[in-house]
Amino acid sequence: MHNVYQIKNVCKTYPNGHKALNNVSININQGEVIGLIGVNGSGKTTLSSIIASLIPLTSGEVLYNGKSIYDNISKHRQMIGLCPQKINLDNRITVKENLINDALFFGLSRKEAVERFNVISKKLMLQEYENSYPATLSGGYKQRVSIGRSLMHDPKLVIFDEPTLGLDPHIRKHLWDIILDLKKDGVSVILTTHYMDEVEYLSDYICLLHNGEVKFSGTLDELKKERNGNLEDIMVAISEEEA
Ligand SMILES: Nc1ncnc2c1ncn2[C@@H]1O[C@H](COP(=O)(O)OP(=O)(O)OP(=O)(O)O)[C@@H](O)[C@H]1O
Repeated sequence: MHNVYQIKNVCKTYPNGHKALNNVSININQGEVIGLIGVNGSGKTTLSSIIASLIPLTSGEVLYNGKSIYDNISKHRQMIGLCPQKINLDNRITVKENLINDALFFGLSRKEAVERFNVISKKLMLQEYENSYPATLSGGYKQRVSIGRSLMHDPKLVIFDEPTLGLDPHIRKHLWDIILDLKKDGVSVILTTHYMDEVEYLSDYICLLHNGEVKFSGTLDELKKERNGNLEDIMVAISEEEA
């Protein structure tokens, strides 16, 4: 499988001196879902934010096809879709305008943006709410719009930070299908979640962070071979070992 992103020896110390990541290395292959897991505060959002170039790293490298993402940061941002933990839709404009604005921001023409919107709106079953304002939508639909925004510019890597938090089982399953569709299209996905059933169902590869360090990276089978029990038990065991 083609290796697209390489995270090499990444460290992050926040300005207040807190060391959130210590020597983190992972490879991201094309069309693969990486389940990024770990207890609260283990560094998942920090790592996702560094990969998305939202915050700087302290040391280490993030490479795309062997070249630093910082060599051409705007090109890198074109290739990344980020669906953040905190939904940040613009409530002054409609769902459709939210998505179209995103595509325009990434350089699509209005015609291309509208075409892309029609595809995404159908995929995420948003048609009924195209002309609604985000504030009037249920949590599940707001999340779908947020996911839609992250996909409008046809990214090569999508980072989902706890995308199904608080969603009902039906919508969660629908989101799982969307992630599997992205995979089929060759898009890589980083999936941060606390739902282990989701990780088991979707991930090709697992990266388990604890206290800012990679405690395991590999397939689910490899993890289960290395440590006994189900994923949840393994996570609890690792956090207790470190406590
Ligand atoms: N801006 C910041 N300044 C200082 N420390 C921070 C900052 N952001 C995060 N941290 C700390 O860095 C560590 C990692 O935080 P991070 O949000 O990356 O963890 P997480 O695994 O995503 O947690 P959660 O599962 O709760 O979302 C935590 O101890 C957190 O308190």
